[in-house]
Amino acid sequence: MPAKKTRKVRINTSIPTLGPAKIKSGMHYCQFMEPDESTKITIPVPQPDGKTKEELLRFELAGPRQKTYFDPSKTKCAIVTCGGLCPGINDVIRAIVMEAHYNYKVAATIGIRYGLEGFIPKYGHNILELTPEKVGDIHTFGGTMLGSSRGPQNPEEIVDALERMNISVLFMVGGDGTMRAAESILNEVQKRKLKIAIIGIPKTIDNDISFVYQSFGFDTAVEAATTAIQCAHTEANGAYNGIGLVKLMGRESGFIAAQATLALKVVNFVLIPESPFTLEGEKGLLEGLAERLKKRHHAVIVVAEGAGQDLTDASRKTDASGNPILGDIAGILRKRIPEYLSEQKIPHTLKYIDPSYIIRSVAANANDRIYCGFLGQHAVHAAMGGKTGVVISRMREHYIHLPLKLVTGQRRKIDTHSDYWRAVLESTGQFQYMRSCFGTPED
Ligand SMILES: Nc1ncnc2c1ncn2[C@@H]1O[C@H](COP(=O)(O)OP(=O)(O)O)[C@@H](O)[C@H]1O
Ligand SMILES: O=P(O)(O)OC[C@H]1O[C@](O)(COP(=O)(O)O)[C@@H](O)[C@@H]1O
Ligand SMILES: [Mg+2]
Repeated sequence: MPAKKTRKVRINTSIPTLGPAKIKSGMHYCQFMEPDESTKITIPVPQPDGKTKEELLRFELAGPRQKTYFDPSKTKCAIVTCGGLCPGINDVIRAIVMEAHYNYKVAATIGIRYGLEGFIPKYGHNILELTPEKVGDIHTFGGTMLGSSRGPQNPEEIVDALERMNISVLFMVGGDGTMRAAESILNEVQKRKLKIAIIGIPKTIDNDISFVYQSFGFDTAVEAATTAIQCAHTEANGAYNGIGLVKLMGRESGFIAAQATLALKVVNFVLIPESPFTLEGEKGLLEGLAERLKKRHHAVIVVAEGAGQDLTDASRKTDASGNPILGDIAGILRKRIPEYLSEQKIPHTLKYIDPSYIIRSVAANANDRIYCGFLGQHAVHAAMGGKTGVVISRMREHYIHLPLKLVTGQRRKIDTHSDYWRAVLESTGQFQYMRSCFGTPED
């Protein structure tokens, strides 16, 4: 039989500009990039079937350009932060303000309060003027000094506000939802033929933004998650047939759970949204857990909040931004595990830990701080160089410009056929106890 042809996913990485950059940058101490300098990078590209495929693609490099599009003395920038909190947002705000003020000498940078609501007069939120003095030490705190929110706002009203406030550059710090909002704002700006740059800085501890291989704050969140898992392991070891159950964030992608599992090597079962599992029956989680307890007399289970949704009575309701409101998988595990083990007359204790918002509201660690600094600086370089509809991303060792369209297309998920997921499964050993849905070697 002839080999089945697979349709190639076409990826356009070209970046729109506002027009030719003509003004000499006041910066004289750095090496400048060519206006559209690019490089080829091999990256795993998400495929429609959920797998990833390595492809060599050309991306525009981030960095300062010798000529700027905007005249700094007439340029007013605005920053807005949207969606859930994430370690490092304040670091990004600080980096943007400092870069714009000291290196480009822009006239002003303002902060929009409480996400997209801040643009809409009816909410009555004030505007913050962001000076180096105001942002000097904000990186020592978690959260966002500007506040955030979920929920849609009309792009026409947002662009009205940008016009009213005479904004030339809008920096939007947020996740997939925010990037979709950025796209709708960009469309409205282009419809009105305005010269306003829209620059996205990808934020989410779920690490679920396409083409962004590690979003800022993820490293810090994983570190915070490992503290909870370590405690669960201690509790599990402290009792005969002790079970430590940890719930971690991860609505539709299980990166935090998987990465924390890899970091600690004490997790015996990790449950993520991308990999469905059965609870009851032969080789289901319950039977597997009983078997593990018989062998080792303790077990640690990490469950991402979005795992096993088919086992819950999830309502299909959504939050204000359209994100699914999840069913309580941890609640089901907390109830069903003790019931099952008691039915099997297996003595046990179960200790449940939910670090919840703690992992995302802490201040960024050193690595994330450095990362956020680069993102903020590159965001300003991109805007001043006349780029728009751009998301700043780190790919391999490069900082690059991604077109907004690329990141809003598809959510990033763990490829359960990847080497990464294999390593997670080898670290837990759960395929010895559970069914093939975890990708057993026979698959
Ligand atoms: N398709 C969309 N079009 C326009 N705005 C959107 C869209 N999806 C989300 N948003 C808005 O973007 C903001 C942030 O989205 P949300 O999903 O809450 O967080 P995140 O950006 O972290 O994913 C919210 O104000 C939300 O209403
Ligand atoms: O902040 P909320 O509305 O309670 O939402 C919690 C959700 O936010 C997250 O922390 C991050 O989601 P976003 O990146 O979409 O903001 C999820 O892990 C979690 O499910
Ligand atoms: Mg999101």
